[in-house]
Amino acid sequence: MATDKGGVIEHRAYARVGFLGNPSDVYNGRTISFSLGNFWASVRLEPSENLSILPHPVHDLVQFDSLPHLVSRLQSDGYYGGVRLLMAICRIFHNYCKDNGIHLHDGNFKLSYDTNIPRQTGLSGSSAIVCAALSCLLDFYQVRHLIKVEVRPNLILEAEKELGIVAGLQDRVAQVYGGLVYMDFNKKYMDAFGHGDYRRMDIDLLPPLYLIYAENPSDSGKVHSTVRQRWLNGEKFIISSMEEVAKIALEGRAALIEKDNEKLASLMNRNFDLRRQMFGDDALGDVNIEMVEVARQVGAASKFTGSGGAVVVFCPQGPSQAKLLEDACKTAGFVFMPIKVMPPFLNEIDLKTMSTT
Ligand SMILES: Nc1ncnc2c1ncn2[C@@H]1O[C@H](COP(=O)(O)OP(=O)(O)O)[C@@H](O)[C@H]1O
Ligand SMILES: O=C(O)[C@H]1O[C@H](OP(=O)(O)O)[C@H](O)[C@@H](O)[C@@H]1O
Ligand SMILES: [Mg+2]
Repeated sequence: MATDKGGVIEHRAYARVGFLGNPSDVYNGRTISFSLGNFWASVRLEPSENLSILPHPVHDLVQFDSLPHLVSRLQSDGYYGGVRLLMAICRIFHNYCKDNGIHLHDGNFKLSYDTNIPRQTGLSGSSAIVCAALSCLLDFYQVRHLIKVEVRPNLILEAEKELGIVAGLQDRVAQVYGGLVYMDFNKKYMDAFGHGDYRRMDIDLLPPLYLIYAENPSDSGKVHSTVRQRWLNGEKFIISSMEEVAKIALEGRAALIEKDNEKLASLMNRNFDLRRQMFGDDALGDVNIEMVEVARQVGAASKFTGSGGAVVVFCPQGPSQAKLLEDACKTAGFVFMPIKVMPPFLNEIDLKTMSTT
């Protein structure tokens, strides 16, 4: 966090990679995710007379060169930017504090944001904006010590649910905790504690990984809505496949600890294959499937980082294979980069609020 003399508060929240087990987090499963240092969103809170939420000059564009410009912009980026996310977290934060007897002073603020997370690419650009905003609110109202770390991902998710975005908790957990986290969302635990069972893991257990993405925004809410409904309807195939995806995180945790790279690679591939069977190629989109295939063609293991748009790749054969991958991505027109994992970022006040380690 940075605070200056005028009381301005700024927080960053990083993108995240759903490494194993996603999207079973949306379905009482398990995941392993980590905080991705390559991209982040930042939110700035400035004390002020009135309360205002400032639109981002690019992401919340409302002025256009022409009608065709407006139409093509909607075509590529959809109707929404980050303003609705900031408003939603303000509302959820306020209501949570009210319901839990947490007093909020009556000062006002201006809230603005920026982000370099490629838009709607399954790198959790949406919750990064919400997470950074929540951090600003915790500090502005000086209530960080009163809101447990484990509960914060719920608040971030609630803000998005409020907007009709179907999503799970894994992004938000990785963004609140930083580092590498194993998460179990089984119903029994969730019902008993109101949040998942989150275990921090050493980031050094991860092998070198690579990120591929393409400019093809996909809406996680839309991608998930049909499968979510089929799951709620009790469709056996979806339920058993999701259970298998959740098991991948469990087995992946052991594979990471044992440094069993062969196992890790096969789990990543299986994870994607199961997603493909459940969601179908139409929902996943050609470009996304091609990214996974480009990686597989050089013998690498790959899967989506989120609901689509970006792919995480593991090259078990090392740097020579990574070079082949880089060349293949260049030819296919995909962005390729080595992944930078962010270490955990909980401070002492945060850690004191936690009931688990
Ligand atoms: N880069 C961005 N800038 C502004 N708003 C964004 C950005 N990315 C996502 N959003 C907002 O979050 C919503 C949900 O995005 P989502 O499909 O979850 O993408 P992501 O995979 O990045 O989380 C979008 O409809 C939009 O309102
Ligand atoms: O489908 C997934 O793997 C994830 O989809 C969403 O993330 P996004 O970055 O918006 O694509 C969702 O929020 C996650 O909980 C899912 O695991
Ligand atoms: Mg999202």
